[in-house]
Amino acid sequence: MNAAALPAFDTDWLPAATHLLSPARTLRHEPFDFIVVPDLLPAASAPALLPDYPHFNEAGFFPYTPQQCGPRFNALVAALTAPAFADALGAQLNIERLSQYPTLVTLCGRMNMRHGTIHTDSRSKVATALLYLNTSWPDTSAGCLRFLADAHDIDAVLVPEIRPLFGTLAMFKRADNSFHGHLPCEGERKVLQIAWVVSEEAKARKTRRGRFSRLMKQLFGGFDRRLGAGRDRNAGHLD
Ligand SMILES: O=C(O)CCC(=O)C(=O)O
Ligand SMILES: [Fe+2]
Repeated sequence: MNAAALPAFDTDWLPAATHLLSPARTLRHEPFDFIVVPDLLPAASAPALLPDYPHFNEAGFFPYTPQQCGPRFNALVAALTAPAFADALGAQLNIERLSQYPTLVTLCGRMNMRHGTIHTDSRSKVATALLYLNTSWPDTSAGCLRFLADAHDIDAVLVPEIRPLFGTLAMFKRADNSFHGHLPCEGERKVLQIAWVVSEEAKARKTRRGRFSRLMKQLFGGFDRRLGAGRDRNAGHLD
């Protein structure tokens, strides 16, 4: 890919947030606030961006560090976490000045069958954005995000399930009923997650926990994988 692809990662275009008004978007305020923008990133930018995405051997989300990524991906993260973009996103979800909250960025490269059980996200999060980065996805429900009306029913979808394809943004305001999850899948699944959290203390705590979890998975990943293998499709977890 030549340098012509790079301007797509200028920090100017995302904060303008015109993509958030894309005719293809889905925006709901009941039973909780969420938005799905299937075309936040142009598909043509994938070949320029993805070589800058780090490789993961472990399954799950782990804290982002600029050192592990290439410059184009770091530029994307900077644009997505910029105050103007956060405020534009927050406004869609009835959150005033989302930029007042610290951001916690985590990356996922792989999943195992344990992931995706139904949950709301923890109270320490104000809002969560998931940007999917997979250039293809099998024609199956496995690994497709579902916003749900019920804590115990993975089929109680509020809108059609969201395929984790490159450039699709799914974001919600965390609430006691912001149920979401996906059917089990195993293997590569690239996702950038931005959580706006209530305090620096919460961010530090979650970052410490995420680093520890990666270390544990480096040591005991096989065990973790086997643990989730037989999970119920309607399983949930607290967090
Ligand atoms: O990977 C996804 O699609 C959802 C991840 C998620 O809900 C979480 O990490 O809290
Ligand atoms: Fe979640």
